[in-house]
Amino acid sequence: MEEEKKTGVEHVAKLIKEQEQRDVELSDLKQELKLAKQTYELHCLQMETEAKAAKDGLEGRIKELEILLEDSRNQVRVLEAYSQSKSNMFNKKEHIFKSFVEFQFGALKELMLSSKSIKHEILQVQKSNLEEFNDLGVKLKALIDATGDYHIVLAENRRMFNELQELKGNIRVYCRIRPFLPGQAAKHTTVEYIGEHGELAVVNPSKQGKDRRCNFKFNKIFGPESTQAEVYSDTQPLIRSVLDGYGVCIFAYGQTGSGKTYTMVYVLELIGVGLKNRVVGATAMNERSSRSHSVVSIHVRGKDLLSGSALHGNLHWVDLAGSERVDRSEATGDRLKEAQHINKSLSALGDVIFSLAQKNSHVPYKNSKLTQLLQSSLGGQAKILMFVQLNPDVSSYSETISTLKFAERVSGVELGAARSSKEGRDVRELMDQLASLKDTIARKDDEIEQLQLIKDHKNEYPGSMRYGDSSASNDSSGVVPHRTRKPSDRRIVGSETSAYQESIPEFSDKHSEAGSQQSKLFDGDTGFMSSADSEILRFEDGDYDDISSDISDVVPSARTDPDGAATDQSTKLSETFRKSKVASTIRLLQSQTQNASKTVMVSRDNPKGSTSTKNTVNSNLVKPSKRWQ
Ligand SMILES: Nc1ncnc2c1ncn2[C@@H]1O[C@H](COP(=O)(O)OP(=O)(O)OP(=O)(O)O)[C@@H](O)[C@H]1O
Repeated sequence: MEEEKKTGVEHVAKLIKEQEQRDVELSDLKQELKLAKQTYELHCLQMETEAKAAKDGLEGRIKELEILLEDSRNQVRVLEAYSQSKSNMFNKKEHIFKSFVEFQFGALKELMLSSKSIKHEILQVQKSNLEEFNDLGVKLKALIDATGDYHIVLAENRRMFNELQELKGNIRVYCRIRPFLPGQAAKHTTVEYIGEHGELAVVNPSKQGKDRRCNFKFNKIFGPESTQAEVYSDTQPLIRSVLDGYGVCIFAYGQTGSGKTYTMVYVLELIGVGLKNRVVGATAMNERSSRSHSVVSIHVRGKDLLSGSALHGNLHWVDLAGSERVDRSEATGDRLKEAQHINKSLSALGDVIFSLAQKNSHVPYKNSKLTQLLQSSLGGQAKILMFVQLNPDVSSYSETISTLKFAERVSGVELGAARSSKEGRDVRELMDQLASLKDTIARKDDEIEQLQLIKDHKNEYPGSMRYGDSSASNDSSGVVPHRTRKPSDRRIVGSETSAYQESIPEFSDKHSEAGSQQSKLFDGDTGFMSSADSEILRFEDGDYDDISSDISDVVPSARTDPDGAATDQSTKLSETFRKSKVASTIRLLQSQTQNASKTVMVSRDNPKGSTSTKNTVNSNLVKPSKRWQ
């Protein structure tokens, strides 16, 4: 134990020693620590001072830097704003550019597509064109084949059209009743009934019973309300046949003031007599006397453009002088003679038309100058239409009845058994009249021959001729002997067509501005190109005077009594010869001027035609043109 104690004490002594040592070390450490602390504190102080200085320096620097930073920030902000705006602008531009590029791409795509489709279409069109060309070729061939047939059909159509016209009658009578005129006092009409099929009943207000009423029937009646256009539409088919080469004669007949000119002028205007002639129409036709017949002729020459074949048609529109009855007009002296003459020529016209309607072998053309003038246009293939014009007033009753009777005779239309016997008598009377006229004509022809012999004899002794340098001879057609006329003999007013000038060159010298018209007509139906000429030609008062004065060289002068009857044999011969010359001269002029149309005023003021001369015909004019020989 001791031992243990000793070890304990030693251990404690050792621990105490170690403790003391540790205390010394601790004190050293404390000293060191104190020194270190002082050094540290000093160092800290230094450091603090330095830190403070550094801090101040840093704070100053920081402030500077902050200012710089602020500046920089501001600059950055400005730059940012600038860059933002730039960026926005670029964005915008980029957007625009993108859309532009997109659009361009779209357009390009579309272009490529449409280019493709166009290419496709072109191919299609080329293909269809090719097909159409092929088709066209086939059709053209068929058309060429059909053209041949077309001409046949055209000819057939024309034939049928004309047949239709013929079925309607080549002589037709239309009756037109004019309305009461404004200012016409009592408006009592004589027209009681107008039927749909051309029936007309006229009443005499002063009579009673069965004599009161007269019935007539014509091809058509145009009542007072009928318009000009209605009249024209019914006349048009007839006028159309002029284009088919037919001769058409349209008469207007009726008492003075019944509307003949009114009907005629309108239709002439519509069928295109033309401006120039309308001017003429306004002067020549206004001057038109109700005591003269007026003839407007329109000649149409057509040429088939394919076959080159030609046709000639003509239309004569005859405005007849007033048909007053002599007893009613109470005319005396010259007016009486004039009225008698008008009635004579109208009656001669009726005879001619009646003979044509009856298809008589002899037609009494020679009975009046009017019928002589229209001879070539009345017979043969000619189509005749007569407008019977009526004044409905009761005061004109007797004129109305005589006009209607004349027209009824022309139309040849019978109203039935009750009237037919009367008409039968008329026919017999006419036949007798015709037979005696034939005899007269044969006698006159003999007389003409004899006179011609005398004239030929005279020609062998020129001194006996007034125009000694000319040769008098009959041409084969029995037309007036050729001779040189004095310049004042006759003058034809107006111009002729080129065809006419070719055959009669001298005639071109006679051209004047007065009333010539040549117009081209194309008829779509017939395919004919036509030219129509119209011209005003007047037979003035003295047209027959020179002829009679020529005759006076050959035949002793003759005197006629007031009734126009020859007083002795020489008068008869002279009259006969003069008449034959007048007739043949008219025929000659008529044939020579076939190419041109004309208004012919056959003066009634001097029915015998013996006054001064105004017109001239060149001697060459009397040579028959080749065309008309
Ligand atoms: N249908 C009608 N409608 C209206 N007025 C008409 C008609 N017919 C004729 N007239 C008028 O009647 C008058 C006489 O007509 P127009 O001169 O045509 O007769 P006309 O028979 O030719 O006579 P004239 O024989 O004397 O020459 C004219 O004023 C005309 O305008």
